[in-house]
Amino acid sequence: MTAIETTGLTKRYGEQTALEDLSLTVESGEVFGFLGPNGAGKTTTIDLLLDFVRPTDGSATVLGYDAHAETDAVRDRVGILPDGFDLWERSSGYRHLEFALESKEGTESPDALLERVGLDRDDAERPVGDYSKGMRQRLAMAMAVVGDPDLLILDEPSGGLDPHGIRTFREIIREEAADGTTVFFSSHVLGQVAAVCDRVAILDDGELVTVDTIEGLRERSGVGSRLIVDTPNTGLDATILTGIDGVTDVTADGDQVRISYANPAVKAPVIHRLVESGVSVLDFEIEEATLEDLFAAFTGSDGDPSRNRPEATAETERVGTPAIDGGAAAPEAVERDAEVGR
Ligand SMILES: Nc1ncnc2c1ncn2[C@@H]1O[C@H](COP(=O)(O)OP(=O)(O)OP(=O)(O)O)[C@@H](O)[C@H]1O
Repeated sequence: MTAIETTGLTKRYGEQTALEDLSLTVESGEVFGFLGPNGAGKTTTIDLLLDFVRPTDGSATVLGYDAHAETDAVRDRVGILPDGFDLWERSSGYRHLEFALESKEGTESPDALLERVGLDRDDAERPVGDYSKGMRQRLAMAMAVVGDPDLLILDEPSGGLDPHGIRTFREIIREEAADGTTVFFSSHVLGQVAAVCDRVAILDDGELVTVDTIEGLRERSGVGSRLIVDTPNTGLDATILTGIDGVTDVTADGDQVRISYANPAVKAPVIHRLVESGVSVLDFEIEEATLEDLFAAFTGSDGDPSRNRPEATAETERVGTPAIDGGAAAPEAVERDAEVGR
């Protein structure tokens, strides 16, 4: 079964096209990365999948259900960590988890959920209004995995996380995937997607640029890795490396020479040629091609997050709120209970 299928999905806000003709299939059990700079249309896509906004054109199914006509069935089975989610500031972390457990009929223990995301029990007693950004993000992740969802949708999940938190989230994603959950993971932090995703889609300016495995993207982009050589010989003549098959570019800058290559086997001949030509090699390191390089190769941009950010218009058209529970129930229920504490 396909977990997500969109056909010609399009969203326009007046003159502004947020998403154009997106046709995409995410297979059940995949960890799928959805990449693009700020303003590329990632959140819009997720909002369309969850029926928080309505498409201008096209359609989508999620877990086999129509995203619009069968919204409740979709939201029951999907765990969501939305971008820019709201928490109920006066309620404790525990109360949030209880609420998620109730609305998703989850059977997990709140303490086990806290442990998974690395939140202290003491902190879970405090109102979330006192939480740091990373703590909020961890709580939101704990709520997203409640009830063993069939599909986990994570919109920019690593925002505010420290490196340990990023590792924790990565482990959670792997555990969920090993358990058969499909993971749809949007990010503009390109490097973080490579570690966990089976396939990635690159979205740019509302349009799908490409879909492939990381390996496939590397091969098709022709983006290779770089050998960086430290040398006291400044002003090196790059032509001394001419004729070594697989070397794609050489730049000398001060006491460093950067040699780009498509074939990893060129490293030894390059070092040999440099030494042979009288160049002192003090040190060298290998810089693997990053996803940023791939992004630049496919979109002709550097993935600058501010690049695609026109001012949003006053028009909203939002028909739901990306609440942390995926719109399962009204937040007032939690606010009411907040008065009595956890
Ligand atoms: N309610 C709205 N009204 C007008 N334009 C909007 C609205 N929502 C989104 N847009 C525009 O649609 C485009 C895509 O926005 P979207 O939030 O989907 O991007 P994104 O890839 O999720 O970005 P980010 O990485 O910043 O979350 C942007 O140009 C944005 O300004």
